[in-house]
Amino acid sequence: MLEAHEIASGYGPVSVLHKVSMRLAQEEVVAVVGANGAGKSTLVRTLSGLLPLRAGRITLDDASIGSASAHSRAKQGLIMVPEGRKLFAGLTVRENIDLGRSALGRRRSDPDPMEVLGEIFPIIAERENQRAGLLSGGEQQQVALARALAGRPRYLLLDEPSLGLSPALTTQLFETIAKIRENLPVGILLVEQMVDRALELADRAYVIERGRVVMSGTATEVAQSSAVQRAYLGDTSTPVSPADPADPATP
Ligand SMILES: Nc1ncnc2c1ncn2[C@@H]1O[C@H](COP(=O)(O)OP(=O)(O)OP(=O)(O)O)[C@@H](O)[C@H]1O
Repeated sequence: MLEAHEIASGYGPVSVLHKVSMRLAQEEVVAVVGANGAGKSTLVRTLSGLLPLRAGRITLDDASIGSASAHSRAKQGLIMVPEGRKLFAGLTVRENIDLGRSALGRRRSDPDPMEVLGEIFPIIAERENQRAGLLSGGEQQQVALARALAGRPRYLLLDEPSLGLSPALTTQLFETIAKIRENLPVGILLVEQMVDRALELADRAYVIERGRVVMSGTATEVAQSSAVQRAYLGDTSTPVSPADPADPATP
């Protein structure tokens, strides 16, 4: 289990996250939704170790990892796919994936991840030797996911994977995430602007407003809450408030 216990973080003098608590079990998909600037990416960066923890605790299977480097957390099985993919454009698909694996000290004698990854991502087999920079945005997102999975994460943090993708490619992306869930023993934290899609796929969800968790529950409970429907699933933009009596705020 990956758990955050009342964590705080931010940038310089700016505090962004305030006492955020959340958990992610292996083999579950948990969505994090909220308005622009609510702190979703900051949460992912803090969990992955790219931003220092200012207060609270982060644990991975009950061991404290809050002061471990991002690299050390990745080696322990907590891997993030950042917004914007960040592939090595001049390297081939295969080379990008091999890097994801060797950077974490996975050995050559470990099973080749291409076999299982090839089933989830047809692009991997078809374009293994093509330079990543020549792929479309949707294809690059697939390679970024495959590269992260090649490191054999137990917990995968996805920051806005649908950003910049067309509706058709977004549909394909969500199908791919569903396939990952079916085929690999990995817990997925999914930060998404496509709230309806994310809640359809997720088991549970957290709603973040101004750096605080204002609602959590099963994805169905969150999707059915009137505040979430107003703010994220309809066409008005009333912020979700913990004071809304219709909404469960149980962790
Ligand atoms: N590198 C940074 N330096 C200073 N402030 C930052 C930095 N990155 C983000 N912020 C601020 O932190 C707050 C939370 O940003 P964050 O990116 O976590 O929000 P978000 O919920 O992911 O929003 P979005 O969906 O727009 O990416 C915002 O007020 C943002 O301006």
